Amino acid sequence: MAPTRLAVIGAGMWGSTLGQLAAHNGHHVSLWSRHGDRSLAETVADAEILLSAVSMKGVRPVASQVRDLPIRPDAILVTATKGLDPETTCTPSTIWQDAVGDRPVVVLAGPNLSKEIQQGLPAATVVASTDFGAAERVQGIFSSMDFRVYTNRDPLGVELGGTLKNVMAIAAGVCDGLQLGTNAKAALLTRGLAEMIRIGSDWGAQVETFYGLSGLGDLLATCNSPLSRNYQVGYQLARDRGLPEILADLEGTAEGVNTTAVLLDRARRRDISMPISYQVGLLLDGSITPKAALEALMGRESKPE
Ligand SMILES: NC(=O)C1=CN([C@@H]2O[C@H](COP(=O)(O)OP(=O)(O)OC[C@H]3O[C@@H](n4cnc5c(N)ncnc54)[C@H](OP(=O)(O)O)[C@@H]3O)[C@@H](O)[C@H]2O)C=CC1
Ligand SMILES: O=C(CO)COP(=O)(O)O
Repeated sequence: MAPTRLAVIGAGMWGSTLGQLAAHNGHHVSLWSRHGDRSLAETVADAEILLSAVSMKGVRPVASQVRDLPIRPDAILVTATKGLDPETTCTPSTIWQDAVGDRPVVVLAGPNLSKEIQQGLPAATVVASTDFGAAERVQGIFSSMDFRVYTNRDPLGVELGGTLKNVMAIAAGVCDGLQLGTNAKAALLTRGLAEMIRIGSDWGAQVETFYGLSGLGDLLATCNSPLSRNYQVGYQLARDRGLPEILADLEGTAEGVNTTAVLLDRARRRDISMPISYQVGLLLDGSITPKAALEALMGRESKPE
């Protein structure tokens, strides 16, 4: 494959890791951070691929800057952020599509704990777009013997899988922090996936996407790894640490903290039952203890599976 020019927007843990994967495959990678020397305009000017890995709070401000910059008419925008916009509850790809007009937008998501990928451990991911040619181009850029990339035609489903599992990862951390055992964890993840599918299908995503790498795959990785920041938030809440203290010590962003409130807002307006996410919301705003959240979930009215 001919070398491609990539602009990676956001030099945090995930942006740097994705930049390294592409550079390792011989592509020309230019990394932009708001603290760096190179301007965003210079970084994106001749890029064939613009890859955004800024955390959710940066997506709207950065996308609105990119909208006003000259970029190639054939550029492809790749979004790797896992979050929801607090203003509109929309996913990052919606904001990016607005900013780049009719250029293709590709969503990249999967079970991808960056520290494992940095160590050269094998991993797989998904690139999804309604423009399948664009997804295949991005697949070619990132694929290697250590990083297996699948294409998918359901960008919303792929994006929601990666985003909603962060809420479940907080719950999974609580489950492990309280030492509730393997049965409880399996029940939590299974019912958590049902919750993700309930709201995801209402949103317009395809149910089967949630059983793939970006849904179930990322749920398993994030809910079982102390490397996950979202899992760490839940685990430490169960160990009686306060949220501000946990977040102050956390390495990087735990998107699930903000996603939970946005998700619950949408679920309320759409009248969708999200019992696990609801308890995570109460825990995060400090109005319930981890043990009380467990009791509330176990004490719900009996119902068919
Ligand atoms: N780390 C991982 O394993 C994975 C992370 N992700 C997702 O990728 C996204 C980024 O995660 P990660 O790299 O770990 O997080 P980090 O906290 O390490 O990095 C966040 C990045 O966002 C940038 N940023 C935040 N706010 C703004 C803003 N207002 N304007 C410009 N840039 C901003 C930061 O810039 P600055 O450095 O200038 O502050 C930084 O580059 C998240 O949505 C996460 O869920 C997805 C898969 C794996
Ligand atoms: O999304 C991730 C792995 O796929 C990273 O998880 P955390 O953001 O919880 O660290």
